[in-house]
Amino acid sequence: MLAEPFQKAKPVVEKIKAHGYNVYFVGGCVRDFLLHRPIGDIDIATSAKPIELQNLFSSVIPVGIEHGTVIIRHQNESYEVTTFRVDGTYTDQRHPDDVTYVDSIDKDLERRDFTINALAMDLKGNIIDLFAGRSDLDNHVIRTVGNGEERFREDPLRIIRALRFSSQLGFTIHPDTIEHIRKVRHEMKGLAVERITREFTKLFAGDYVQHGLTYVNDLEIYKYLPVFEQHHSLIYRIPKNIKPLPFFHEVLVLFHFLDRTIPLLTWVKSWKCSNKQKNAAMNLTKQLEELQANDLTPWLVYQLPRALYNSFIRLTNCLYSKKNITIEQLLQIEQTLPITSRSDIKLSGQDIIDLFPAFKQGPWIQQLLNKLERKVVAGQLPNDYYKLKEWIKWNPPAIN
Ligand SMILES: Nc1ccn([C@@H]2O[C@H](COP(=O)(O)OP(=O)(O)OP(=O)(O)O)[C@@H](O)[C@H]2O)c(=O)n1
Ligand SMILES: [Mg+2]
Repeated sequence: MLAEPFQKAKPVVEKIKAHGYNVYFVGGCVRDFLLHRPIGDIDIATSAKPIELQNLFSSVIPVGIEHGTVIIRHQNESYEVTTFRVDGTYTDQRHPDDVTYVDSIDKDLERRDFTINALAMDLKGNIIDLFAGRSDLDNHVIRTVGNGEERFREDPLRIIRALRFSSQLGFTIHPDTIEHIRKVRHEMKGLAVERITREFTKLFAGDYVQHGLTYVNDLEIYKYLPVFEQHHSLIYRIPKNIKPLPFFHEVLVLFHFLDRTIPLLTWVKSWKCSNKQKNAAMNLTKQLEELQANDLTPWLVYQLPRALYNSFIRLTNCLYSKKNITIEQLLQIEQTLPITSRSDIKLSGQDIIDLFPAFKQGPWIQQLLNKLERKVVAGQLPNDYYKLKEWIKWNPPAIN
């Protein structure tokens, strides 16, 4: 009996097979299945050509059709289906200039990066293992398929992939593969930043992140990473006891705290991160600064969106391990907050204007509201219309 994600994909594979093509599960899903790890995306390899797949299925997205890859949608899942191929030469280090389709899975497995990823599985659960990938899985070894120098030259991103697998799986990189990395690493210069960021997101999220980062250090991979390439010593400031950071906005904050003279925005832009990641990283940075200045205050918790609580905890553990802040602490403070947002304040901007009819409207209104908000959150003022009004009367804005 196949594991659940494979069961779900079974009708797709069966249909391809029923039309006389060879078809296998391949790559990371087979590796993770054999390791009893949670299975991510299901990738499928087949002798059917993209056009033949388009004829077979009603919902086919031609994502990388020129490289023989399409996405088949089936019951709200996406399956990347790639036609068996051997790659031509790579000039852009990303996509082969030309691909040649082949009939058997053997040649297709030969072009793949690591032995542990060059495994295929048929519908009955039989494993095809031409490069001793299973024994490398058992021995916790990352090793290239065939000539490592060639594999890395075809796509130098594979160097970072080797490190990210070591971080995810805790595996050791084979000494020959290490040598090949040393020979080819300068070719990482041409890599698209987005691809580097995608692999590093997984590297920092890995259960064995310390292990992965040791390779980043020892193999001097930082010399080819955005920002680090100009500031090599930053890499040594990453705390040695770092724990997994599952989101890249956390990594951005960590990077920024390595040297605060390098603005957060420099990291965001250099690593080509999204606005969403930027906003989360900015908020976390602000609250970490508040923590440093005033400790864990109600104001801090009030400003921190709940969706970032866990990120905040992980970062405090990483950067200020002595503070030892827990999620329970945050939730407890959250419960005592008198308001959850500015709109909860019982006195509005209009009320303030009405209190000082002679004053010209201006930024002073916002400033006063800010002050009220802080005082209410800190418990220094009750959130009561009359009390707030009274306080303002005794503490009028400095306007003339
Ligand atoms: N530069 C690359 C990228 C991918 N692959 C092959 O394509 C498969 C799928 O790639 P990808 O989904 O990026 O990696 P996975 O190994 O599946 O890892 P993950 O679980 O993170 O998806 C890999 O297993 C590997 O066989 C490769 O040979 N060279
Ligand atoms: Mg995958």
